[in-house]
Amino acid sequence: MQHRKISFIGAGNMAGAIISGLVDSGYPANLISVCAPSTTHRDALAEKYGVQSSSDNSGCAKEADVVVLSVKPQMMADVCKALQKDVDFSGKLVLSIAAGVSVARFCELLGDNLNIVRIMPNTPSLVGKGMSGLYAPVQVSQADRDYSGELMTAVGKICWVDTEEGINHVIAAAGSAPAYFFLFMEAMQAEAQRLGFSAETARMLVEQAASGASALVAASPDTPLSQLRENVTSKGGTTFEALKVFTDRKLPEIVSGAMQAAITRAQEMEKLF
Ligand SMILES: NC(=O)C1=CN([C@@H]2O[C@H](COP(=O)(O)OP(=O)(O)OC[C@H]3O[C@@H](n4cnc5c(N)ncnc54)[C@H](OP(=O)(O)O)[C@@H]3O)[C@@H](O)[C@H]2O)C=CC1
Ligand SMILES: O=C(O)[C@@H]1CCC=N1
Repeated sequence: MQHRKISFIGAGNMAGAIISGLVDSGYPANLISVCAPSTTHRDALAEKYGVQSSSDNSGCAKEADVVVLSVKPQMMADVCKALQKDVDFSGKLVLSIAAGVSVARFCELLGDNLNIVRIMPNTPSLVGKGMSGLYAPVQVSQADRDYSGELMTAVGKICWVDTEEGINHVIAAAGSAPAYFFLFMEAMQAEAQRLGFSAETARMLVEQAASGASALVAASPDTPLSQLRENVTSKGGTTFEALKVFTDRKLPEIVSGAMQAAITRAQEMEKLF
């Protein structure tokens, strides 16, 4: 892949996950800078991965070919207004990983016709298992689209969406989704502990069941998920009774409601930030 000089503005969970995945996949650490007000996160990244660490957002953005905006949506306007005063963004590629901040808003903050790609990643990027959705407005060149796709492919799988609304759908289905699975696993671990397992054994039972199920899905691309479920569900057996509790309590409706709530919040954020 192309190795351009890249600066992350914001050094938190998501920037850290991407940086880790990039360096592990061979992106040269000396081409990566990370900026944040405190040393807490950025210095840990510098120490662990050999990237440059700074508190000077504008300095880092000026030097970079690619600027990754990775602060919280609430912070985005203040951060961008300061950058806009100091940095000429023409000729640079801007990548935003923020939920709920639109291309139109970035153009308002950083300049019309901004060369920007919106990316919606997730934290499994940390271990090379990320899932990112990407959206680029019409002004973005094919070379910049290719670079953005290659960058995120270094930390997982990608899909492009044709409309910006698709980014909110990626949030619901992948960006926020690791937390859904963690919540499910937490509940299973807690019940396993109530059954008498130690915390470690309960975690191992749940972790291995989850990663095993996920590996089976990956190894069976032509098998519908419903078939994999049925393969576990013996007639008159235990799984049937367990699944009946989920369906009686309307798990599909709960999942649909949760995903719709994520989308609604992203739409609200687009008006707020
Ligand atoms: N977490 C996730 O799973 C996902 C997050 N995202 C998006 O990623 C973005 C970041 O989220 P996340 O990593 O979780 O957030 P974090 O709270 O973990 O990190 C935010 C980072 O921004 C830094 N920061 C705060 N103010 C400034 C500033 N003025 N200039 C530069 N840096 C600043 C913080 O600095 P300091 O280190 O000093 O505290 C911190 O490093 C959000 O927009 C979110 O929507 C997208 C997909 C998934
Ligand atoms: O919760 C959030 O708003 C961010 C976006 C997707 C995952 N975390």
